[in-house]
Amino acid sequence: MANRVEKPIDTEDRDDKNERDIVLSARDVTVAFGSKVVLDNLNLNIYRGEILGFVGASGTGKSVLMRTVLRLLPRRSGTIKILGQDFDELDEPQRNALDMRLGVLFQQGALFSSLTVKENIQVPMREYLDLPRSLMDELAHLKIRMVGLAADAADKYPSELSGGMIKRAALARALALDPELVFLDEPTSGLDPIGAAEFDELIANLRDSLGLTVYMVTHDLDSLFSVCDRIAVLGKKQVMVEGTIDDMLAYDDPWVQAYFKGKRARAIVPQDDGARHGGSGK
Ligand SMILES: Nc1ncnc2c1ncn2[C@@H]1O[C@H](COP(=O)(O)OP(=O)(O)OP(=O)(O)O)[C@@H](O)[C@H]1O
Repeated sequence: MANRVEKPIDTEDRDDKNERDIVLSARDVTVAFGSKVVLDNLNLNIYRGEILGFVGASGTGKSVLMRTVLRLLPRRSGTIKILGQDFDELDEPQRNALDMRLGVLFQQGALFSSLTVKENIQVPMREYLDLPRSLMDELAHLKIRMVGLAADAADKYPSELSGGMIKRAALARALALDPELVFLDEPTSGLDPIGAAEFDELIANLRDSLGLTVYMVTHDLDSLFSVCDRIAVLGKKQVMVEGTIDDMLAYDDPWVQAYFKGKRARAIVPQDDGARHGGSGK
């Protein structure tokens, strides 16, 4: 986009140990509601180009963390840097410039029901850019094609779409401003297994073709095994463990063991197969 303000990744946001750029870092983040502490000195890195799957038992704070990172919830303490920048240190135009580099797909899609798919996709464009209508139409159609929707979906309202189409339309809106980092909150929930697998494939393809970094909250074991390069598990108010599927299988915690070695997991991936690797391997 013409008025995007690019800022090179700071050297401090490079993990020299594994030679990767850190696009999101949370340091000692604490979030509480009154006396109820949900996240307690949480630390997390997300690396450029990866698909990070974020899991944890219900109520552990996955949504709270995502909403905190997106500044929809206040934190009590700690530092969050996105693409090398700390929102707290930015002025309004700089915040807007950074916001434009992020895309978000909320649970249930969260499309505006009174707007068509095309108009939904154009909401961020209208908010952040000043483009002629014809160009916005062209861009919206491009995003519609990108997420695998038929061209005639453009003029449909959310109520006329299937669950899978709503997810794709919401993804198109998340991609409206060509973001570098995309947040997906349970993107495959409510989809049948085939629809979910297709959506996973779409995300992996978009990551490969657009160089996206993806932060995906999910309960979907298939997604974790098929498209996520790394997994982070939220538990005990912190990121309890992060790494590959093999790291999860080796981690000694009852919830992690039950989740990754339970009956459903066993149906998806062999548990004693040294040849298996988590993710699509970036
Ligand atoms: N605005 C709020 N005020 C008070 N408590 C809240 C608020 N938002 C979340 N919580 C509490 O924070 C905890 C974490 O909630 P959160 O929705 O982040 O869990 P989650 O891990 O996303 O769960 P699920 O997998 O079921 O979606 C819960 O105990 C919830 O009740």
